[in-house]
Amino acid sequence: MLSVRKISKRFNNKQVLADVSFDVKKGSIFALIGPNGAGKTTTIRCILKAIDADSGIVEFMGEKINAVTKQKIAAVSEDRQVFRNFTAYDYERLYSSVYPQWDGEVFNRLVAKYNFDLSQRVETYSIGMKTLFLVVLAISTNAELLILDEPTQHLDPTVRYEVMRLIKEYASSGKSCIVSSHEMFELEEYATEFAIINAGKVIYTDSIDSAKEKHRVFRAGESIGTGDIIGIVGDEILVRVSGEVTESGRFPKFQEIVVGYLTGKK
Ligand SMILES: Nc1ncnc2c1ncn2[C@@H]1O[C@H](COP(=O)(O)OP(=O)(O)OP(=O)(O)O)[C@@H](O)[C@H]1O
Repeated sequence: MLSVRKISKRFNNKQVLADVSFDVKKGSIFALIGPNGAGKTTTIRCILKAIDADSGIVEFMGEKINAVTKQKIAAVSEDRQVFRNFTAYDYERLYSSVYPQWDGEVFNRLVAKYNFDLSQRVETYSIGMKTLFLVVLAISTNAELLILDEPTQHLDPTVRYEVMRLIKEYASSGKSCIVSSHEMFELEEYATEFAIINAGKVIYTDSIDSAKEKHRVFRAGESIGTGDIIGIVGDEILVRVSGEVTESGRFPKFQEIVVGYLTGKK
């Protein structure tokens, strides 16, 4: 569905992305995970062509991103910027005219469910309601791909839960979603695939299930057999097993895989 191949970007001579590559499959919820400043937002901006990568290729449904393919992608930016003075109703009119696949029924159902006041200016919504509204707008576009940059940041648990539920529901209908986030516990709940980005590089990408199969956590002093030491997780070590699957060690949790890669060799 989306193929990102060797995207690189420099800002003021600083290499911010270096050969970033990953694939997002149809129906998957793909998590872009990494610490502050890792390059997640820059990657998203390159995919959306909000900025031009210095090199590399992004293909969406077999084509380069252009005005037509962009109508099949909906995004919510990290800063949740909205037009000043635009009411929720103005947004509905804007999105329904820009996105040919706009689904008014879904929009109306979700507006009723969350009790949005369509006559209110969206900038005056609370951060939680604003985020939920922007996610509802994105979902109502019926786009093939949703890109959500830190969608649950600053949200209380109830709104977080609703945003996660909407994302899961969306992907279950065969659409795809890219979510950038630091929230590893949350991601384990709903993401299916992921890429860990650190200092502008993808250091590991896989499906969550396959990553768990390929790794084990060992206590200090335990024999790790054949395998590569990836990094330290608390008092234990994350190992990528190779050859025959070892009987020792335990299966890692998703967050242990992420922490292991982020603390390990770069
Ligand atoms: N327009 C710009 N000009 C100069 N540097 C930039 C610009 N945009 C991003 N950067 C730098 O690129 C690096 C990656 O930033 P980016 O916002 O992509 O990271 P991130 O992983 O999304 O971080 P966070 O989790 O904090 O949002 C940072 O060092 C940032 O300062």
